[in-house]
Amino acid sequence: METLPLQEWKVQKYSAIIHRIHTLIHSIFILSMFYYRLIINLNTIPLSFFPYWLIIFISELLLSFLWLLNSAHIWTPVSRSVFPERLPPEDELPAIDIFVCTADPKKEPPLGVMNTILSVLALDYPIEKLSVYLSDDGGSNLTLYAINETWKFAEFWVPFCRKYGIKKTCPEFYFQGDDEINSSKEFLKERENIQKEYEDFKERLRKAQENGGTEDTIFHFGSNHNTVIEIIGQRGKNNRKIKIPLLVYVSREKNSAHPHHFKAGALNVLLRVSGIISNSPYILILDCDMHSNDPSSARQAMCFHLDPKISPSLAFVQFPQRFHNVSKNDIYDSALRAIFVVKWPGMDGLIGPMLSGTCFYMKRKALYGTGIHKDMDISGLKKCFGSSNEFLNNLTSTNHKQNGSGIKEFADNKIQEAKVLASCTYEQDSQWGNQIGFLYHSVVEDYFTGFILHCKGWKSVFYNPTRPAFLGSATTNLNDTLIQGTRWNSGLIEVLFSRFCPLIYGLISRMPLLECMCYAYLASQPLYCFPAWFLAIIPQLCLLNGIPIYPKVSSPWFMVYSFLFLSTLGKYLWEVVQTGGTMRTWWNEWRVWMIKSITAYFYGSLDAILKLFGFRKASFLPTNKVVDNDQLKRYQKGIYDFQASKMLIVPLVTLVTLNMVSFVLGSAKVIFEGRLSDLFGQVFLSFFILVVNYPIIEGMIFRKDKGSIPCSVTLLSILFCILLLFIGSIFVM
Ligand SMILES: O=c1ccn([C@@H]2O[C@H](COP(=O)(O)OP(=O)(O)O[C@H]3O[C@H](CO)[C@@H](O)[C@H](O)[C@H]3O)[C@@H](O)[C@H]2O)c(=O)[nH]1
Ligand SMILES: [Mn+2]
Repeated sequence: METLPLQEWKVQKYSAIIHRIHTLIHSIFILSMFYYRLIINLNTIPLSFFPYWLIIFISELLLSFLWLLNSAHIWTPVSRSVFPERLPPEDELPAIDIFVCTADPKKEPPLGVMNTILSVLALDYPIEKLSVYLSDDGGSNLTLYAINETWKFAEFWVPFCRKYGIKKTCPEFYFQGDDEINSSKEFLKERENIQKEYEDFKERLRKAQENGGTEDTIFHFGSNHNTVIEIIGQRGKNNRKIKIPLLVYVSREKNSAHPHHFKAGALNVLLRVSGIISNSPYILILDCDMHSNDPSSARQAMCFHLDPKISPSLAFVQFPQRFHNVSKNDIYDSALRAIFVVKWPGMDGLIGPMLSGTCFYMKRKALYGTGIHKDMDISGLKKCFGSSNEFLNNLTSTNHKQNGSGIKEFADNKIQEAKVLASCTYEQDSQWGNQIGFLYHSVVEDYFTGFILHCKGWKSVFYNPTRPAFLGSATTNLNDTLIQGTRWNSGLIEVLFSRFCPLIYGLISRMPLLECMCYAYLASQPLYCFPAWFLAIIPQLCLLNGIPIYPKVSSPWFMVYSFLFLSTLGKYLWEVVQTGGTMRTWWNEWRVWMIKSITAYFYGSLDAILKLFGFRKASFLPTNKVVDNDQLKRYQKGIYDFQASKMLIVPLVTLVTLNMVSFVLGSAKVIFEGRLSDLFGQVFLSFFILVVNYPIIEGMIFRKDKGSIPCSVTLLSILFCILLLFIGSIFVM
């Protein structure tokens, strides 16, 4: 008898059909546009216009290229459902290691990190099969103190969550919300006691933080320090003999003479250390600000990993990153809606979504390279995995049916070996970061590692349950959003301009074309900065100098441009509305796209180019997780906060000013000279840019609050704008 399936998926047929038809029609119009530019337009312009023609042509080419790549994403969108009740009995479930990373106790306050830890300690999964590892890249006694306190509080928290089937297992949010209230007396009393314990726990952390650490500073952390590994608690080995998953603290060795490879380096250390302690076949990876919001996520993920039909080639199950703090309006598109709601379900219908840094259940074996150790002798293995015999012994035998008994000896005897595995020289002369583990080639280690896994033939699955499995904190101010975006885009460009360029390397590796296109789209996304900058400057300067860029309104070619414009806007609106967004979401996303193209995409590309030529070193500044209440309030009200680095704001304000000038003077000029039909396209473009970016105008002229655009920025921008106009009047004649 055939057993019932653990999971099902279905193609969203209507979306796919509409998308494909639209793609076909839109491409015909794109081809017509190029026919106009290359054949009709080029033959009629005077030679002196050629430079502008070329810039506009390049912009249109890039936009069309990116549009084409993007069309691959939702070729076959799918949705999935799981049946955890059909999973094998508990003692047959595989063990899971959970990795949480933190890097900076100032930007990532320990209370938040510990809440993440508590939320996963209470996962609904056999306790003896869970092991939680915290990587502390910030190396801080405060974090170490906090995790010890966490263990004590977990003695109350974990049994409470399990007993009452609490879903919100992150105490900070549990006590804030009023859901899940069970009215039994016993429950209410217990809840009250635990809330008191939690408040005490918080108070202890607060005091420790205030004192800049704890009284008994145990370790000397600093920019250079030795490895610190502590088994914080073992199952059933605590005061009250309560069962809690294993909890391990790891702060790897740091030495400024050795590169530490940021998060990817930290994860690889955890892979090795856990490899000789619990060595579970599956790993859940979480950023420190991403707590579990549904304890059944592990079982949901196992519905895919244990499905014999897909399991052999399945590397990871990706859940979407969702956030507890995005507002309804989400003016900075912090939720990255287009990625997690539109693109990943689309890629799921190809060979799978990209790896997204956090919220995924990974198969350990996939990170060890395919078949790499099958026919290798010991010296070959050492060349790949480094010299630890202990680690090599565990390599081929992941602990499938862990019962927890082995861990005690590990804890006592093998900490020394774990320290060797966490030292900064361990990876020398090995393939870690290159072929094995999380890869170091780019600062977007998630994107790149996932890409190489897919190139090797692994697949992935996207699962987006109605109740968010994990909730994180999104950036809620412009500065953090754009700085984070700059880092991502720098990492993406790094991949694009390397031998791993997705369109080439992917195709050589026989990755399906559509999947390659999706990877190539993301890597090429920073290139939007070129058309964005060009189209915000050149047509405007040409307008002021009476040079037409687009066809006359009376010409049939004008229809082609109008169609492309409306079709792009309309199709995007359809995508947004169809996935639960509103007109407002759609409009915000346009603005954010423009803002990012001018800033984050631009600086990201610049950063990558400087790195390429050796002028800059790779860096990974962790995103700030401390909230500024003023800024948060403005975000929640949907008011832009322009308190951001001048580097980011000045270009935006300059371009908006230029468009104001070109719109006002340009309209007057065309009406006065009777050339509206000739230059209408350009007048309209300025108008569109101004309407979309109205909040910037508001911040410049009408607002006086703390989040408005400072006068100094406006003045500087006006200066730059005058400079642009001046250059324009010399060259554009
Ligand atoms: O040297 C470092 C730097 C960062 N981190 C940790 O990495 C995680 C992600 O860092 P964060 O500053 O939050 O970066 P984000 O840009 O918000 O992260 C997104 O982008 C990263 C890739 O750039 C992915 O790794 C993340 O999972 C994804 O959420 C955090 O837990 C950090 O503590 C380290 O462990 N070591
Ligand atoms: Mn983050």
